[in-house]
Amino acid sequence: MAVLDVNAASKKYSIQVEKGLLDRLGALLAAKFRPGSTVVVTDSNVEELYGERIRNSLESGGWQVSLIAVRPGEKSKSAETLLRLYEALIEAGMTRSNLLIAFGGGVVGDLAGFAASTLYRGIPYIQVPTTLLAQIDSSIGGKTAIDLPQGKNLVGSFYHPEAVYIDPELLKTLQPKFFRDGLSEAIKSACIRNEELFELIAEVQGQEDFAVLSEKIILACLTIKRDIVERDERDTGDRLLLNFGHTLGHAVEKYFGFESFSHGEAVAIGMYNITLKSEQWGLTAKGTAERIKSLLVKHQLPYEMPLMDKEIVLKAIGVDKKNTDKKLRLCLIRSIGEGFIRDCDKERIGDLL
Ligand SMILES: NC(=O)c1ccc[n+]([C@@H]2O[C@H](COP(=O)([O-])OP(=O)(O)OC[C@H]3O[C@@H](n4cnc5c(N)ncnc54)[C@H](O)[C@@H]3O)[C@@H](O)[C@H]2O)c1
Ligand SMILES: O=C(O)C(=O)C[C@@H](O)[C@H](O)[C@H](O)COP(=O)(O)O
Ligand SMILES: [Zn+2]
Repeated sequence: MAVLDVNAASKKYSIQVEKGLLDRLGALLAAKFRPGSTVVVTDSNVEELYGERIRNSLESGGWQVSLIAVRPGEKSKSAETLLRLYEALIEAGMTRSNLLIAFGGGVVGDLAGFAASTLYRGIPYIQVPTTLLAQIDSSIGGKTAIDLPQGKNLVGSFYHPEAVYIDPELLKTLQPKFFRDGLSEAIKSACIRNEELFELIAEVQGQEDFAVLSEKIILACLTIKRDIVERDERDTGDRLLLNFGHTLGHAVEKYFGFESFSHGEAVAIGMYNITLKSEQWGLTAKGTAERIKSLLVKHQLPYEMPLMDKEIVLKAIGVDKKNTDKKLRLCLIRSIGEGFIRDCDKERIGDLL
């Protein structure tokens, strides 16, 4: 069992990582919050696998439970689903004194987190992440969002959970494709901050074997993100590093209508290609892109830019949230473990592709 404290400027909370924690969730929550009615927001896959278990766990801790399940997948991070979720939450009797529980992957976490930050101008919520990506990245730091047709995460908020509860055993049922998405974000964290973590991820032979290293890798990623978020909660400086691979990645996701490439796959493509460019610009040590490519290939993640219309992609990059009116802000690495931010004139946007 491990507990990590997050001391962000606007909120202090803890992250508990423990195998088998789900069955004790109700009791753990009851030790921290006064038990009452709670609404679990999840997706239908997670509901089928773990709906009964989370309900039993919460009820045995004295909670009255309603459960709302959205459709699995990125398409649920939409304005339509969000509106339906508000309606369902109101229907379930949600008030500002009830706890919302985001129980699922990054899609559920981002969507339910945004609903929590806006319904009644804010209700408390906790994160119980169930995918590797959510356990190492999206459940902490308070970024919540939905997508717009114009791009990824364009409507959102910074709204931290009250607490995060991570049960690595839940990862056993994850489909390999989604397991790999999580590894992609773990590689990102290693690239910007921790070369040892990069080597550790290279030791992972596959999903079955991951259980041995899971707590070590999860904690290393959480520590990187926690430290960055504590220094820059609002994404104005250091936090931009967590966006390594995302400038191109988000553009790829959007280009294909959030359907052909998952977030983790798109980030994998983004990390390799931006590093290749950065080597050509003389900003990154030669051979770094090749090291990233080898690790991506080892974990069956894509690295090649798909065929796309350049102008459309550049337009998508132009609406990246990191940009200022005159500059593109790029997250690059000097070598594995050393991320940095570089501003570039918007007129030079074409150099990216
Ligand atoms: N807020 C942040 O800081 C942040 C960080 C990284 C990514 N994200 C966002 O996260 C999203 C991607 O998250 P994701 O990769 O978790 O995808 P996801 O939430 O779509 O989950 C992937 C799939 O796994 C299924 N699933 C979830 N838990 C499972 C389990 N334990 N066993 C079996 N199946 C399970 C889901 O039903 C879904 O089909 C993207 O929208 C991305 O933008 C946000
Ligand atoms: O927490 C952050 O900050 C990140 O950038 C983490 C990313 O992995 C994540 O995909 C995030 O949602 C991207 O944020 P955005 O501001 O680029 O939408
Ligand atoms: Zn990401």
